[in-house]
Amino acid sequence: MPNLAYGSVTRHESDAEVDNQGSSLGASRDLLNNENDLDSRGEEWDEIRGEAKALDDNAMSGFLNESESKKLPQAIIIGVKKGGTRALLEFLRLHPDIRAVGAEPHFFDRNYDKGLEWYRYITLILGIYFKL
Ligand SMILES: Nc1ncnc2c1ncn2[C@@H]1O[C@H](COP(=O)(O)OS(=O)(=O)O)[C@@H](OP(=O)(O)O)[C@H]1O
Repeated sequence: MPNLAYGSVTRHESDAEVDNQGSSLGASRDLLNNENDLDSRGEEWDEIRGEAKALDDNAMSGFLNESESKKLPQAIIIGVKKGGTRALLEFLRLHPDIRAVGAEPHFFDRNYDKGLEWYRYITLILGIYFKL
């Protein structure tokens, strides 16, 4: 089974603003940073989605107005189990211009049926992006 980790690339006027949004998403991050599977978390996903909708419009407007492509990951790490993908991700994460997911979303192997919208939300909510 492939082991997936991903990040996406986007540009923000104010990275601090985005970082601040992270605090309001702490619960979501904590949930996903547990490294638990996301595929059996229907109710929690609904909560996460609710949080995203409740976010302040002004704070998020720049990000939400990004093109569709920028909401998607622009880099993904794919590897077999125990292939060292986590180590690669952690090394990449050290770079100041790279933001990467905490938990592996397993979109392609477990959550594909949740669709692209789910993938975009996960990307958005976790602030998973590479600053370029
Ligand atoms: N550079 C390098 N050389 C040799 N071995 C390495 C390297 N980087 C990571 N590792 C080992 O890879 C194992 C973790 O792989 P993954 O990150 O793919 O793990 S997982 O499948 O997501 O659980 C894990 O092995 P185990 O400790 O046996 O679990 C890591 O120790």
